[in-house]
Amino acid sequence: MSGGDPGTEAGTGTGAGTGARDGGVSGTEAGADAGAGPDTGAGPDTGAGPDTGAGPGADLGLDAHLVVDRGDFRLDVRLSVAPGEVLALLGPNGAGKTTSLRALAGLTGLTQGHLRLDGQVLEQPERRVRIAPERRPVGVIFQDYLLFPHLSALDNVAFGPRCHGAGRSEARALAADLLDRMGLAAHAHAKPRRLSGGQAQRVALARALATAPRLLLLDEPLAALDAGARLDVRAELRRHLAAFEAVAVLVTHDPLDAMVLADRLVVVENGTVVQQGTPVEIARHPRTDYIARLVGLNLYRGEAEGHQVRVGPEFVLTGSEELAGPAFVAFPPSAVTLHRDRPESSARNAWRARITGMESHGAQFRIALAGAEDGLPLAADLTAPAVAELDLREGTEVWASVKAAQTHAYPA
Ligand SMILES: Nc1ncnc2c1ncn2[C@@H]1O[C@H](COP(=O)(O)OP(=O)(O)OP(=O)(O)O)[C@@H](O)[C@H]1O
Repeated sequence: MSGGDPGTEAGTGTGAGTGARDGGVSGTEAGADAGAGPDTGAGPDTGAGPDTGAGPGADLGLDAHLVVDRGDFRLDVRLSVAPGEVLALLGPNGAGKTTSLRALAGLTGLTQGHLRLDGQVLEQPERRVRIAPERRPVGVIFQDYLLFPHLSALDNVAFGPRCHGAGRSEARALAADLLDRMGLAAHAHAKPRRLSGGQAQRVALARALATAPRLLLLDEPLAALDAGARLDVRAELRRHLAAFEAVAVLVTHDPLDAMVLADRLVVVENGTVVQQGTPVEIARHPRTDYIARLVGLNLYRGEAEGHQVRVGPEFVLTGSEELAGPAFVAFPPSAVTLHRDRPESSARNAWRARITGMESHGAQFRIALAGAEDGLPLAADLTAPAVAELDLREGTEVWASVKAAQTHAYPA
């Protein structure tokens, strides 16, 4: 996601200027559009469904159908998130993650669809409902935190409650308590420039939580940290998010952040949801090339008949599962063996391939291969001694093989 917008300093929920374009609208209107479920976001919003009459308290959590037109790009994403759940929006550059987050925060208006939180409609263009960002119960943590540089950590955190009408000492007491819980009591009077990246992130989290938001939005929460700090901060952020009882949505293009921090992933490509599920489900059953690469699997799509899946006109992979109809077959690069001569074993799928790239990772090599003739492109992981023994280099023609038992087939 591409950085915070300085014009939106401190985000919503803190009461700071959000550059809201529209005036506030009464938030008492409850939801129409009852049809929004956790589906894959395709298709038009049916819009004028029966009013569910839900008020705050009923219909808890986030229910959104975000349709946003930006030039040639259209975002069309449905999200349904329960209180206490942490959802990660994951996707490649330009997929629409930032646009989704800005739409949830109210910083980018919806073209169509709706946004409902705990039964309250925050936005629904069809009904001309649009609550101003600063009046939404939403806290945002921007990628670069956007702390006020001239205020201490304490005053940064106290700012939101002050804007929501708390007295000075009440706001500061609340801020001190939050900073204490974040392990930052000793830094309460430090200015942001004297904080480490991890400390600044905790201040930003405390600031976002200070107004008791019902929706917490995190934009690439670990992107500003160096690799050394990321590990600790990731684990710590996970603890804080696990303790948060309302809805949390984070956007990231880092699969590790998404898998560690979130209960559920929604993968967005080209403005639509291509897959969603728990990290384990997604890692086991990727449904697009982007996701397969993320989770480090070779993935092919074909037509299954029994143990065989036809993945090319002349190419059949034998797997361990029996299936019929459209299917995916996946296997990890570590399951691939490379040979100079055709392997003998019939328990193996084998085909000819040519090495197109080699990268070393510690004692391992990740080798990219293009299929020769009708063979499949693939990635293989080999140890350095194996690479030396086979005398592998870019352009080398080899046989690639994978045991049937190490492939995994599932319905497409
Ligand atoms: N202000 C704008 N006007 C027109 N198109 C825009 C605008 N902002 C973004 N877009 C387009 O919207 C699409 C989605 O962008 P978005 O920033 O939401 O993607 P992203 O998933 O957050 O990507 P990244 O990880 O690179 O930040 C892109 O095709 C982008 O070019």
